[in-house]
Amino acid sequence: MERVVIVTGANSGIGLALCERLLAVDSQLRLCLACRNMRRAEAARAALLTSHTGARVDLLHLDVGSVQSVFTAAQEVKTRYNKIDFLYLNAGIMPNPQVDIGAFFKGLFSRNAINMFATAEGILTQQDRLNSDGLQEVFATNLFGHFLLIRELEPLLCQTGHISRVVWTSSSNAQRSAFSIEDMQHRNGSEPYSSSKYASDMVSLALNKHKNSQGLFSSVICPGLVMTNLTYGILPSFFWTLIMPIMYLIRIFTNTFTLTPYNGAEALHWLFLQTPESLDPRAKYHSLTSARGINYTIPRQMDIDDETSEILYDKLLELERVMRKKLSERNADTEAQTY
Ligand SMILES: NC(=O)C1=CN([C@@H]2O[C@H](COP(=O)(O)OP(=O)(O)OC[C@H]3O[C@@H](n4cnc5c(N)ncnc54)[C@H](OP(=O)(O)O)[C@@H]3O)[C@@H](O)[C@H]2O)C=CC1
Ligand SMILES: CC(C)=CCC[C@@H](C)[C@H]1CC[C@H]2C3=C(CC[C@]12C)[C@@]1(C)CCC(=O)C[C@@H]1CC3
Repeated sequence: MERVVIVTGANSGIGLALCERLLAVDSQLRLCLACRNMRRAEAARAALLTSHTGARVDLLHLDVGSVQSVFTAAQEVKTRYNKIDFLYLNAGIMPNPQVDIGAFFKGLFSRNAINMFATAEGILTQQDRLNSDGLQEVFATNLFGHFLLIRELEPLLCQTGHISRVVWTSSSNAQRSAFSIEDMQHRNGSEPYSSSKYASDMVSLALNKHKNSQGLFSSVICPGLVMTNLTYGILPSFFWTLIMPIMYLIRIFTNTFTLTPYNGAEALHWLFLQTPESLDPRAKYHSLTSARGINYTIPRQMDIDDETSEILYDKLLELERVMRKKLSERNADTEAQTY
């Protein structure tokens, strides 16, 4: 039977590379590109159909950073499909990134250098802002929109007799120190990206606890450092090209420099081939590339605890209630104004 796979943020980078790889292993797939920018989504679809003639590739408009868009898209999914086999939660942003040059050089000559290259710990900050829903944009895009999507799609994801999988594209930059349960949106810090990715690791754990019995399994991956639009926002592409030989050199010491979207999608692709029972809910699955260019996937234990994961899960459910109420009030107001 054909498998239904939905990928958010599928129009570029790791998401698009994943789509290419999935079609290469299963040409019968019903693949849905869930994207914010439909022009780029059309281009991605055309590229996929060029290399996989006759493949079934659907497009879905989804802005994960907008509560209304998530609800509308989920409704559309429920009318189009009667099951979901894989939901890849891949869309993500890192707005206004800043590399702390001083901390970078200090780290470079310390014993922590390899860890710094693998995780960017202590050298990367971002400037976040509020979106039109009144939520922090990074939290809303990288975490909450995806959480709402799962909630809205529960009728398809949690069906008796059918296994569904969700896979979060997290990061090695997800750090416990950047996350505070009192400030889950990261309103007050300067590492919203790290915080949102750490939160996604915890939500995945909580989802497994609450939903495995209903046939829903969640996993987390890290793609390594990949050259995509996201990294071109940190340093310009010509600079990355200039330092490419150094990056291949660093790959000898840390296999986390996967560098290409194809390599970065390794763990996402690998999970597609695994049975959920064989997976560890506390592990993050890392895409790695050896100095010789061989791709492989390795699980590493996440630095997360059950108690905080549960509290976060409850807080997200509460925020969901608040946002639903806000939205229905907003819609009622608009309706009243039109009459
Ligand atoms: N590149 C790297 O080194 C690493 C990346 N990651 C993660 O990998 C994932 C993919 O990023 P990557 O491929 O690198 O970067 P890209 O910028 O190429 O891809 C990000 C994708 O997310 C989409 N997106 C962003 N915001 C929204 C939104 N509000 N609604 C819907 N889609 C949205 C983008 O679409 P649009 O065209 O509309 O902008 C794009 O398709 C992200 O979650 C990122 O955090 C993790 C670790 C390392
Ligand atoms: C010589 C050289 C490679 C310089 C680049 C220094 C930094 C710009 C990078 C070092 C580690 C990188 C890194 C990321 C971005 C670029 C670096 C900070 C990420 C944060 C990108 C997004 C992620 O999710 C994880 C990456 C970890 C490593």
